[in-house]
Amino acid sequence: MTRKFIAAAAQLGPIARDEPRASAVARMQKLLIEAHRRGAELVVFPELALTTFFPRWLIEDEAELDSFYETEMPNAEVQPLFDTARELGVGFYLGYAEIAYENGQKRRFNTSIMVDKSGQIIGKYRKIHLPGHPEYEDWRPFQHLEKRYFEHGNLGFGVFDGFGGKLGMCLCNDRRWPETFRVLGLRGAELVMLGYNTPVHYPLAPEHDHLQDFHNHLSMQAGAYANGCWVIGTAKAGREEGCDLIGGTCIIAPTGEIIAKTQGFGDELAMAEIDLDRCRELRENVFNFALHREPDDYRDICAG
Ligand SMILES: CSCC[C@@H](NC(N)=O)C(=O)O
Repeated sequence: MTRKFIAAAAQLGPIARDEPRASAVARMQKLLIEAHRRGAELVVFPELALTTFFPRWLIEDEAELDSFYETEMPNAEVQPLFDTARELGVGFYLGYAEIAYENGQKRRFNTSIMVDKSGQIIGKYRKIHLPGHPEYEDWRPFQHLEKRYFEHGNLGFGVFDGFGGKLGMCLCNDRRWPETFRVLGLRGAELVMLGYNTPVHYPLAPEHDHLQDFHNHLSMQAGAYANGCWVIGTAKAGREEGCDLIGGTCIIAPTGEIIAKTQGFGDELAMAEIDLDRCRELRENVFNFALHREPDDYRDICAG
């Protein structure tokens, strides 16, 4: 059985603070329709794809903060994206801010879902590596309050059956941590999908600003290669509310090679054929985990 399909990384340009969900959803529908026209069966959208990257502001009013989150998925505003995808037979990955009520508690997560070609949600992930800081810091040109607005994800690094293979998810900062890809790799992931919102300016080490694109690709290419899996990384890009976000949306083969990449900072597709069987080129050779891993010597990385 062939395990090949065409996938699209659907980069979004900036989303304004006051941009309604309907507008973001319409932009994603347009990208999805174009991706389908070009043969795609799977489309990967960014992290927090329905709204602006709101952790850049301190928002003290709870109702205003809640307005950036989804309490149901799909909900009435996102349903058109699900409908279009189901009608066209295209699956997708979507990042969004989630409010969940668990054990009588209101909880906030930075979440992604995987939707199959029939419109069913087949996987959910809640971001584990939350960057930034919990309190307002007035020296910063913009805030990065993910540690205030989201709880540590409580679903682990799940790997789900879909599209003829095993698929994993993560979100943005997770890609910088080799452990993310290794855990997904150990669980058999053949394709890892992720969305990101990465400012060009890193206030804690501005001397690294010129390296943001390099570090983005370095992390994802290393994750793909060392685990013999495909990686699709999709940006929310461009100047969003005065904050420049990197682009560099790409599709990476298990060899670590970038085989498709966006050129600009707006709504744009990067597309490639994914052959899941190519994972064997690595996983049956240099990264045959059963033959060559030495976990007894890795114990320190699991110590708290
Ligand atoms: C080092 S913090 C940089 C910003 C971070 N962004 C997100 N959204 O996780 C990222 O890792 O791209």
